[in-house]
Amino acid sequence: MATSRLPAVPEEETTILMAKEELEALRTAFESGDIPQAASRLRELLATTETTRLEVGVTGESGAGKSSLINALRGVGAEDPGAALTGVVETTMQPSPYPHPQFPDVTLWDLPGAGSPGCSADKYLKEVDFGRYDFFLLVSPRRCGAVETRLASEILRQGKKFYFVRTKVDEDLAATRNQRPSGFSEAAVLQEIRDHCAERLRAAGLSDPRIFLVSNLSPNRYDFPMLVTTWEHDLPAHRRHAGLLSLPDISLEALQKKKDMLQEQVLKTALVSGVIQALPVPGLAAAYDDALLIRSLRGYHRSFGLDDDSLAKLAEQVGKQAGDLRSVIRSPLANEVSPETVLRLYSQSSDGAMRVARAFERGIPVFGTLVAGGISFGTVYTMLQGCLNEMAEDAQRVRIKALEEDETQGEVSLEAAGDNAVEKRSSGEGTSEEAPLSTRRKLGLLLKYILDSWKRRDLSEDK
Ligand SMILES: Nc1nc2c(ncn2[C@@H]2O[C@H](COP(=O)(O)OP(=O)(O)OP(=O)(O)O)[C@@H](O)[C@H]2O)c(=O)[nH]1
Repeated sequence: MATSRLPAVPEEETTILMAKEELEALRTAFESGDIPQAASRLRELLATTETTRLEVGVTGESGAGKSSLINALRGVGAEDPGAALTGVVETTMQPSPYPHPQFPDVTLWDLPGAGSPGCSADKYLKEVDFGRYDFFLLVSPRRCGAVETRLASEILRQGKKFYFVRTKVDEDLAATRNQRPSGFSEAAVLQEIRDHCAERLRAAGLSDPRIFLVSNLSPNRYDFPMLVTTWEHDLPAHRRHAGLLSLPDISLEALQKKKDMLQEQVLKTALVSGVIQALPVPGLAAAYDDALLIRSLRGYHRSFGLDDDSLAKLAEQVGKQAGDLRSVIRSPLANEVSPETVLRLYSQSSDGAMRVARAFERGIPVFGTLVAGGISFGTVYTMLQGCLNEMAEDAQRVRIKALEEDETQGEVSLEAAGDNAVEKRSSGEGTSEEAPLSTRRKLGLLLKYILDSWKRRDLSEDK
């Protein structure tokens, strides 16, 4: 095994990527020369970020739009497999968990409707085991009434937080426009709703209520994007980590944040690799780091939606072939994350290319081979960092590719297969703001939003 020096981590980088306490704990472990302790501390850190659970209770009256909100937050349509059941009659009878399809440690709990006749508030709170959730989305479709204020008080009593999500604002706007067409102002109606909710929540004891006015049918409009970013911003660091992974990439900012967060993981993984090399335990490096590297890379892959399942789903939603989307992927690792690909990548870039390649032919485990070739913390860091950058760029290309057809063929391509005759074409007749949208149309709008963000960013970078 190659002798390894303790990894030299640039001060500036660690300060940005790791919490101060984490950094201090690591420093102490390194400086004391207690390598096994440092290794165990690092493994702990890695495990924390990988397994942090986030249990989010989505509560409110029956029919409030809880299931629809969960679907929108997960980026799935009501008819997609695994979607929360939605409907005009009561559909949720038991708390139903909806783990994110790629990050099962984040769970959105669809709770039964509160305030049903014959079910007192106390009985409801007990039945749904209200105390077990970390955070709440309190959903209300009309006004903030007695049920909502009761639930808000209970959450506050538990010292927890919630966001008040006022759903179906599309219906309010449509109704007001019909009733008062001449003096109709969307902004004024939304402000009226917001003020009313704030007043009721303050009366319930909440000094600074966080209120989001949304339509679950238009997740790129009203306060929906802000709900996503505010949630991510407010959660404590480890919760934020889990929460962020679960959110759909509805903007460039979200993609960038995901990349930043994974960068933190890159540093930790590289540190663990570096420390493990220093441990005088034969075989440990090969056994542990093979799995660690491959798992990390597969994690990035899934996070950016580059795995086969995600590509197939996106392709289906935009009416394209998965192969078309895959064709814009350039990173060799984005197509296949296997020990062989990792090793091939290394053998192309490292000094000991021949030695590594020969070891590969003899079937020696990847990391053991690399250690034998004298790789350093820096090599692992640079390699993972490079892969991460490439995958983020691939994710961007895939999304642009998915949208391209929309731009060249017009919105018809998205709407032609749409399932809702109420949708309006983009012929100038209305903007389909308030019309119910098909899954394809929603996705089209979402993709357009992403592309616009990228274009804006490119323009500002060109300046
Ligand atoms: N226009 C409009 N309709 C919505 C919105 N959110 C939900 N709906 C519709 O409202 C109905 C009830 O929505 P659900 O999501 O099933 O409501 P829920 O709170 O989960 O209901 P239960 O599970 O029965 O407690 C469905 O027909 C949805 O399509 C919205 O923001 N705007």
